[in-house]
Amino acid sequence: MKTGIDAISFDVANIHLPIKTLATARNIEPEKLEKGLGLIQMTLPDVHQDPVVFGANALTKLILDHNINLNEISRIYVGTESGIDSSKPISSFLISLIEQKFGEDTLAECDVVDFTFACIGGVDALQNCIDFVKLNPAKKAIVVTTDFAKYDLNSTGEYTQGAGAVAMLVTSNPRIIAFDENWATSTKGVFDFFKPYRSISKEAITQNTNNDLWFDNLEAEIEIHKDQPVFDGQYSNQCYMDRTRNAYFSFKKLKNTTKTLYTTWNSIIMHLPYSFQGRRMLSEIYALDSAEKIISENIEPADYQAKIKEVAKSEEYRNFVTEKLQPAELASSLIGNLYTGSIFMGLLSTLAHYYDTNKEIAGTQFGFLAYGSGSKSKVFEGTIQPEWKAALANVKLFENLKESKEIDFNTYESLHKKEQKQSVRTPKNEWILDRIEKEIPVLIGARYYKWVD
Ligand SMILES: CC(C)(COP(=O)([O-])OP(=O)([O-])OC[C@H]1O[C@@H](n2cnc3c(N)ncnc32)[C@H](O)[C@@H]1OP(=O)([O-])[O-])[C@@H](O)C(=O)NCCC(=O)NCCSC(=O)C[C@@](C)(O)CC(=O)[O-]
Repeated sequence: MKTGIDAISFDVANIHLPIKTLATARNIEPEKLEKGLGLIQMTLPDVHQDPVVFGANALTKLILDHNINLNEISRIYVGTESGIDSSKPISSFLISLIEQKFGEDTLAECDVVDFTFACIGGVDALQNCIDFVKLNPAKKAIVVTTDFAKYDLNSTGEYTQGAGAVAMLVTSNPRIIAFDENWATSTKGVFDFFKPYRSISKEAITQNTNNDLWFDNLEAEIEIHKDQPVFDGQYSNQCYMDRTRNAYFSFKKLKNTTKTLYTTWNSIIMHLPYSFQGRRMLSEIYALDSAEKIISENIEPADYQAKIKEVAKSEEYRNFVTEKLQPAELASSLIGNLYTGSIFMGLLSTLAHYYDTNKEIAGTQFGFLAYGSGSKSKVFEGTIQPEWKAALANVKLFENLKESKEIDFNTYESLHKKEQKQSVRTPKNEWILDRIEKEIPVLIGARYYKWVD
């Protein structure tokens, strides 16, 4: 029996800053961001949006577009690293909103939980749901990935920001993609990117007007949690490369094959913290694998680097990128990093590209290289199913992205600093953040949401 993704939907911020505008303001060469990293624009939440809003909107679209009977849903598992509460998961917010719209107790017997492991939490949720459906073929599960990839102003992460969610229905005999048995994992505990609690003095709080700090108590030293990560960009790239390479070669071992897998894959879907990350990182695997070298082989560091550089610049590799990776990059260039949702937005971008260009891909294999900081990679593969086009008919990814509203630099900074009071876009047919109940001593308390027609 096959198991995989039967339906998919998304919700992104729908307001964006052109990368050129940011480059000019920050005195960065626009060509570096556009041609070097593949960025065109970045999205960020409007005043009424947060990760609960994105997740609830993607989930509501999934339910409405595919007439999902909620009584059939046994699990809603959320991948996120943007939790808004240390105890109450985003999935708990989602069930209350869905029941608000579709009827009380419609999800009363549904199991819900959040998975957090940086960007790979959504893949963990998916793998778990696939195993569940394999054991219970009559049951269905939903995976929601939702995040706001927010970085400090003036940091090297600033131009990779993005916000939004992807929701997927996981069933037996799925219409879009069925996953194969083998999943390879590579893990190592590192500090490449993380969001620690930080201490701040009581005096500093009274001076602080930035609402994105979360205050736990008002004793002398206060523990706060910040949305923006602590990270080391180049080291995080190295960790990404090490983990995905190890998982890729473990995957080959699991499959007991010496074939270059990327040639058997019609498309390659990688975690994309920015559009060109996949193509910049995959050249190493490409070089090692095409030279039929195995990872344990001792290669002189000097030769090794030279070989990778040579491959990355070759026409053969450029053609390979255009054919296998570029379709996944298209949406990323227009949205930015979605953390847990990035790899699934890459899948959606590829499917939508082939849908819009009327190319039949049923029966072809897609390879997945997932990464989450901290760090972990998973490599797996799946086969596109005959009904993928019918399942995708309502998604209209690129049409929707064209509707995004451009903002200017001042609006961007004021949204980032949470100084903006009015929404940039008037919400319609969607969930919004209605109010945050502020209590003393908990400065930021319960969050309330409502549906706007
Ligand atoms: C990703 C970095 C490190 C990039 O860092 P950076 O310093 O902005 O860029 P760079 O120097 O690494 O690369 C610039 C590229 O532009 C090229 N370039 C230069 N000038 C020009 C020009 N004029 N015309 C054309 N091209 C130009 C230049 O040649 C180079 O391309 P290359 O040759 O190396 O392929 C930075 O953006 C960053 O710190 N980002 C935040 C962390 C991050 O995204 N890390 C990625 C790996 S970790 C990950 O993916 C997990 C994550 C982040 O999603 C979190 C999670 O798991 O939750």
